[in-house]
Amino acid sequence: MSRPFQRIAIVGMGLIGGSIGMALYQGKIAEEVVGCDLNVESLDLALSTKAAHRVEKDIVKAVKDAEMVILATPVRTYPSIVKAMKDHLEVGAIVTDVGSTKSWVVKELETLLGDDNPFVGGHPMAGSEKKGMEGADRYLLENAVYVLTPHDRTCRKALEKVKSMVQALGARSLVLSVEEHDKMVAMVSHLPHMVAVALVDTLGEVTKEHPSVTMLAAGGFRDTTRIAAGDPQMWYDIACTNRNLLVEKIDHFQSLLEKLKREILTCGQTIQGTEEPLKVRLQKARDLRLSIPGKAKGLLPGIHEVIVTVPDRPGMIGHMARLLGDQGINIADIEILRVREGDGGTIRIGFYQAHEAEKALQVLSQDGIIVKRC
Ligand SMILES: NC(=O)C1=CN([C@@H]2O[C@H](COP(=O)(O)OP(=O)(O)OC[C@H]3O[C@@H](n4cnc5c(N)ncnc54)[C@H](O)[C@@H]3O)[C@@H](O)[C@H]2O)C=CC1
Ligand SMILES: O=C(O)C(=O)Cc1ccc(O)cc1
Repeated sequence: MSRPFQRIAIVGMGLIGGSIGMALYQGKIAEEVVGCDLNVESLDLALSTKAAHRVEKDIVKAVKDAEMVILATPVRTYPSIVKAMKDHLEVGAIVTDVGSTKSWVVKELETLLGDDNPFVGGHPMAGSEKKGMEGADRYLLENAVYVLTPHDRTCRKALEKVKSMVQALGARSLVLSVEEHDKMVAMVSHLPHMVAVALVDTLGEVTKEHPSVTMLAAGGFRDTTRIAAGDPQMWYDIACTNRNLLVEKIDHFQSLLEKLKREILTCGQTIQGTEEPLKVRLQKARDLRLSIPGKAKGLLPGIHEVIVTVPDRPGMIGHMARLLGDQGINIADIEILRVREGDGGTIRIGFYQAHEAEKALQVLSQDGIIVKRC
């Protein structure tokens, strides 16, 4: 059967480019995926993990006869890449990207690409702090929100083609203006990253006085700072290309932190008949945080979960999967939370439907497995 795409070239076979390549190749979406990267080891890994049918270090060879080129390098590298490839693109070949910022990218690339090659800005809202082809995962973008940022002059045919690629990846496209996109990601992605960086920085300074403080850094510190381990070049490029909106959000955050500081300073000083401001704020934050869907990627509805305590017996996970499969219950997601060698561990199993989670609870507990809804 013929595949929806003939040849797609991906420039930057890293975490995101590699993951897209795997999904396009292994999901039989493109006849040929051509991977391009400056790093030869990434190209070798792309071949051996079926993220690309063919690899090229030379961008001109990589984009030859491609119907679509996906840019997946740090955003500030895009202009030089586009300059190097633009005279070698097929007329009508679509250029798209996965970059984390959009106003700067769309403006720069549309100026560089002529009318022969439509550009559609994109940004998959999934990823991790990992870097490179080593972290790539065929299912990384599955169910993720994938933002596309066309405008009035964007070629409709090109937009539809990119939408169909996003759908084939198992992601959900969401059309936003570049401004809406950059404002929202400044809040939900770029500000949290910089706050995580500042927290880690603070820890670094305190370490000078208390060298063993990192030993006390438990779940809370780890959860709130995981993203600070992200690639510095990528985040430098993001900060530079979304500077004003990010600074706006940092100001907003600072003013709330100031308020919080004042409320902490006056805590315990109750005014009769009113609830203490600090208590109100802590409660409001808890309620809002709990209302954000658990493991769902991006803006999708929440996944319904159960937590299972698994004894350390060979084949236990396979056994549970079989029990659920026999009842027609579809596992959406599975995650090992803790493992204790020789004792057991806990795993989280996610389902798309609440009734599937309820049924799983029943089926597993009837088999003597310790399981609870969460
Ligand atoms: N890391 C994440 O979670 C997410 C990243 N993004 C965006 O995706 C893009 C790629 O990020 P990652 O995949 O995380 O980075 P990465 O560091 O894993 O991969 C980037 C790859 O591009 C290659 N590269 C750099 N300059 C190049 C050039 N001039 N020509 C050819 N190859 C070049 C690097 O060797 C590397 O293999 C960035 O624009 C980022 O903003 C978007 C969503 C999530
Ligand atoms: O690691 C995480 O949780 C992320 O949120 C990763 C990420 C990084 C950059 C993006 O533009 C989008 C997603």
